[in-house]
Amino acid sequence: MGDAHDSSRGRDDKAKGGGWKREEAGEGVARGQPRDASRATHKDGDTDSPVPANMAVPRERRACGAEVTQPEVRPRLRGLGARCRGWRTVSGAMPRAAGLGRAAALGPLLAAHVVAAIEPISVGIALGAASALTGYLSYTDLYCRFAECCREEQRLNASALKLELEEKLFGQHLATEVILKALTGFKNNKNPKKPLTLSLHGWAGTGKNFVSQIVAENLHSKGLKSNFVHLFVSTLHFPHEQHIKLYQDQLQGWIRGNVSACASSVFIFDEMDKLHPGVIDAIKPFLDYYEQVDGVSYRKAIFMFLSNAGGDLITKTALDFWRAGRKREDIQLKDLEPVLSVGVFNNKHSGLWRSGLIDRNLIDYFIPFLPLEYRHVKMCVRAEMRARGSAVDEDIVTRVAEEMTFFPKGEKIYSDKGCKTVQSRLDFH
Ligand SMILES: Nc1ncnc2c1ncn2[C@@H]1O[C@H](COP(=O)(O)OP(=O)(O)OP(=O)(O)O)[C@@H](O)[C@H]1O
Repeated sequence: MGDAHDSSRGRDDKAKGGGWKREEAGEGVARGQPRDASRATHKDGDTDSPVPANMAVPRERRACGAEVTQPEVRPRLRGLGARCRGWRTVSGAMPRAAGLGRAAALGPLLAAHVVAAIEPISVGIALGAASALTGYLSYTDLYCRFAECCREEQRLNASALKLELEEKLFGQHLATEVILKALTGFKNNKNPKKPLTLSLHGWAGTGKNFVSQIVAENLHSKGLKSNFVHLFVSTLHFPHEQHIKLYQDQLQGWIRGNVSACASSVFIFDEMDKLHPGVIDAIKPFLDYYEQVDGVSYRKAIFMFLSNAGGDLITKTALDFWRAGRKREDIQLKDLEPVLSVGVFNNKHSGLWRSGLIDRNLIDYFIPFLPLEYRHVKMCVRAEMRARGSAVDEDIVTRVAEEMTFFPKGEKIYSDKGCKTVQSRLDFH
């Protein structure tokens, strides 16, 4: 392609903050990293590790007041606090329990609220009493109204996901189709043979993070804020090449712990193209067809890799179609998936360079995100205006879209930042 684009383009924007994902990154993105982002200490006493302090702490060990057995790491303060404080939300959530009789019967719950601060066994008894009195809410139902529960068997609302993708994700017919198919098939299968592994590829600002947010919300209602959804960002969590072994160990411990606590955990790895070769291979055993690994089954977990690697290959194919006068929507998965898997495997800067994950066919789908055109940018501007509660002003829509830069030089078809800077540009109008 005439315009060789740097796959790192757009990363600066990401680091600067703003938007759901950047906000998350600011918090310490691996779910529950303490806000103070304290660093883990290595065995040799080196405190320079950028790995989130909580990463090596399996969740099941982090019950209230539980002792963290690994002295070199600090517990996940936010998660721990949330769990310990869980019952304080009971009175706030009470209006949800309809009916006076029911409210009266839930009296013990209010008592539980008070008792929670004292000791957890009493809370359990109070909850049991409340559920027995109400008669039609099980202990679990009641508990899960007030605390986030891992509902492994919960079915996916495929039509809601379909609607959301079709309404909100612009210009990505392949991603919409494959993600729907993959998730519906996986979640409908009561006995999957391996975890679902999706690898999302494409230019900056084409919607990879946006989609992973939608997927996360459809799997766990709190989405990226859920205790069962975990986001890793390579440059934030695995920056140093000399710590690969440490990252591998911590990643294994982190995933093992979280899947033990919730089998349907979701793990999102952003900036795969910035991940040092070999790091991701540490999780290969978890992605394989094993029934269990050390007593833990990973088969219901979902792994998503997000990467700019392969963006040039996708663009080339899209351009070929365009130049041949063919419709964008005519591009099929088979036109891109094989090219992507080979391209990524041979690309030293893909995070999956010569990776056993590809070698062993452990990635279920390579999902291409097509470069966005002028009309898609306009759609993003309109969506953003609506999200801000403003009326759509077509003059502003055009002005914002025309401020974006397009490539290749001659044809100027594709936005080089996708829809990424739309939000900030709109602020000036
Ligand atoms: N295809 C799209 N449809 C609708 N909105 C989009 C699309 N692509 C991007 N956006 C908008 O632009 C924002 C930035 O996109 P997003 O972070 O998903 O890009 P990305 O592909 O993950 O980029 P990067 O590779 O740089 O991380 C999104 O939050 C969303 O508002």
